[in-house]
Amino acid sequence: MAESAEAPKLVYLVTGGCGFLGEHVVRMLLEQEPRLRELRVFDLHLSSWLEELKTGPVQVTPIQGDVTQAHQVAAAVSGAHVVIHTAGLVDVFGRASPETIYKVNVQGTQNVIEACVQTGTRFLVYTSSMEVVGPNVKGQPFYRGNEDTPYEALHKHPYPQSKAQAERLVLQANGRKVQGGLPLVTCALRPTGIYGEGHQIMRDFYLQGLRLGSRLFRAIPASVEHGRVYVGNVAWMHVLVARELEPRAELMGGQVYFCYDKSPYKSYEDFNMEFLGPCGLRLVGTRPLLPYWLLMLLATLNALLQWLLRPLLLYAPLLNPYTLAIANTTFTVSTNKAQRHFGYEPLFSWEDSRTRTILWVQGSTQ
Ligand SMILES: NC(=O)c1ccc[n+]([C@@H]2O[C@H](COP(=O)([O-])OP(=O)(O)OC[C@H]3O[C@@H](n4cnc5c(N)ncnc54)[C@H](O)[C@@H]3O)[C@@H](O)[C@H]2O)c1
Ligand SMILES: C[C@@H](CO)CCC[C@@H](C)[C@H]1CC[C@H]2[C@@H]3[C@H](O)C=C4C[C@@H](O)CC[C@]4(C)[C@H]3CC[C@]12C
Repeated sequence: MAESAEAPKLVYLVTGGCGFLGEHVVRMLLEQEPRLRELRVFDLHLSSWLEELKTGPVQVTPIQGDVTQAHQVAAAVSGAHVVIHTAGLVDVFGRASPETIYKVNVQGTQNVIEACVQTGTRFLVYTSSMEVVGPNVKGQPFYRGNEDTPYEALHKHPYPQSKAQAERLVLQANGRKVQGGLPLVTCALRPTGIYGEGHQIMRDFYLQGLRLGSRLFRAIPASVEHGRVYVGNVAWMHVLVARELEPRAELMGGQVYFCYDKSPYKSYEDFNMEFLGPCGLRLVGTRPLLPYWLLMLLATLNALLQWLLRPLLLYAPLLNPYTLAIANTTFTVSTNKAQRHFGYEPLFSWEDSRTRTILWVQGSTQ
């Protein structure tokens, strides 16, 4: 990947490139990576917006495929210089079985690693998650911690378990010899809760607020901090890591980086109100309207209903014991590791991130 003034020659592959984060990574690469010749976008479901990207100077190649199918992954990876693996099953609501979550997140990641090794691709960037660390099952707070902060990463839920296992696989693969004899260089990015254009849960809260007479009711104490990061900055971190992995392989190989920016530290609900407020909603209550034990009872009832109804229909509300526990446990990061290791500075200020998100929420329901 040596720097050159010649014609662009790099081939990148983005798995999950049609997802919420994946779309931003794809667009950011096209804007910010001048050395790109071809961009392969691999996803289970290809989006129609890919068509509009085909007219630009970079060859955009949509590949409909499944990361659980090793041969499909190997075919997509073959000849790529860099793989950005964002594909994953993001499910904390009980929509998919634990087996399916494991298959996509863990087996899918193993397939990506093996494909790199077999085909000689040397640089792999993995989208991990804050959830590989916490909140843990003990509900211990992680207050403005960094990549080296001691914390017991104990999980029972299949999503964080699968992300943690996949991250381990990626980091252990650093240094493995790929086809041709050179070492694989890997690293993992751990976003906190991502927000921005395309964030469906934000949209769901907006629609719920509209249905409730332009109100939402506070359920989480304002003092519980929940880490959030703007999708454009997460995408920018992926682009920078992909670019710097070769020249800084010694330093960055096998490393993890939290994704961060200047988004303020707030509770999950107060943070959402930064966008939903200007869209006309208000958050009722300075304290949770229902006590925690009652919310936990409702969340447990939801889980029970989900189980009972499963043979008939999929009942997967936002509130369940796991999501309540995450929202109720402080988890925020404060670090500059990405800045020290590869010169990351957020591309979007908090004001920009906020404005872009508000405009998206306003436009998303019309
Ligand atoms: N959304 C967040 O707040 C957040 C926070 C931290 C980490 N992450 C991680 O970021 C990544 C992207 O998350 P997202 O929020 O954009 O989710 P998303 O569901 O919007 O995107 C995931 C994409 O992966 C694709 N995909 C799923 N299964 C696949 C398979 N078997 N084969 C190929 N493609 C498949 C989906 O079609 C989708 O386009 C995930 O790995 C997730 O764990 C997300
Ligand atoms: C109790 C409700 C009252 O309003 C609020 C429930 C909110 C939850 C649905 C969300 C609270 C925290 C979110 C998660 C967090 O931001 C980090 C995540 C990591 C990422 O890898 C996947 C998404 C998520 C698990 C995210 C999902 C939604 C929440 C649980």
